[in-house]
Amino acid sequence: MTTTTAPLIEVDGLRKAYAGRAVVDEVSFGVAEGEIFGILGPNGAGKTTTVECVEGLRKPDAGRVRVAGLDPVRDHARLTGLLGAQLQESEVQPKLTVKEALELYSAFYPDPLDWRPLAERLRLEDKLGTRFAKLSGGQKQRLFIALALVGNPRVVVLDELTTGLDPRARRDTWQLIEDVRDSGVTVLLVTHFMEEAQRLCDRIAVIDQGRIAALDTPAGLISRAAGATVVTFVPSGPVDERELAELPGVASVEHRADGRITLTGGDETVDALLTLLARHHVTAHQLRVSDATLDDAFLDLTGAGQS
Ligand SMILES: Nc1ncnc2c1ncn2[C@@H]1O[C@H](COP(=O)(O)OP(=O)(O)OP(=O)(O)O)[C@@H](O)[C@H]1O
Repeated sequence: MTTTTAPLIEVDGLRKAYAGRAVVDEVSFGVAEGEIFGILGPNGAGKTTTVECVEGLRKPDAGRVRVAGLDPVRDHARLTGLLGAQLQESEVQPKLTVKEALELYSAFYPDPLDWRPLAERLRLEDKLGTRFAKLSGGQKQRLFIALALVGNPRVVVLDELTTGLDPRARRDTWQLIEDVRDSGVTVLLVTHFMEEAQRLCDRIAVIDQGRIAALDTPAGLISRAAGATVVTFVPSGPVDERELAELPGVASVEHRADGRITLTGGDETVDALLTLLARHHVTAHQLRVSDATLDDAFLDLTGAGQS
């Protein structure tokens, strides 16, 4: 017998407009249970609006959103018991201490985690008696992550997970999120950090101007970048630029004043280049071959690099 499991988060034809301007337009995606699903996009693309519709904080103008079969607006009270969300600064009382905040938020949930190991994991154990208002930006951010997880949620929505964290805290947080996912939690993650998206996300929706520009695995997105392979070298003798441009898969050829040539192309370009050079008895000095990154794919897909 085959069973098809419905995605834990379903977003279908989501539309949200402010003052008649659609900021989220026909957005559809599904997130499987246990998946880390990323939402990437330039500033103002509609990422936060999308996840706020998933959290039930905003009411869609059109489309259907379900989280574990619940309508986030209509069934908001039931959803709160199974969804953890990263709070905004304004949502925590400035006078609450870290310990009080953790205890308070644990009490909202039917089956919370023990907050002490979580506080240790997020290096907050020395700050338990400190009031929220006195925490540094990074400490506040770590508390928000702890508060999102303390309810032992089935789904966690993280918007700007590691913004403001130093590199060590960022890496620790990534490990924590991977462990959370490994325990079966589904993660919806809004991020601006390509390294974070590449490391954590199973799949990524790239949103641009309210619409999904691409939805794929990180590797799938990278392979769509124009010129997925970049080759640079300094030829030992003259090379005909036209011949380079005609090599299989070549997207661009750049000849710099210092003699260095940069080709962007595909996997097949490198072999063809070496064969061509050998035929002309030219050696490629300082040869470097590198893959395109998620940054390249992001800029291609969103036009965010264009002014
Ligand atoms: N309450 C609101 N009223 C009017 N316009 C809004 C409101 N909230 C958001 N917007 C507008 O909707 C658009 C999408 O905003 P949103 O916060 O969803 O983008 P984002 O992709 O999360 O951006 P960022 O990366 O900058 O956080 C923006 O142009 C924003 O100005």
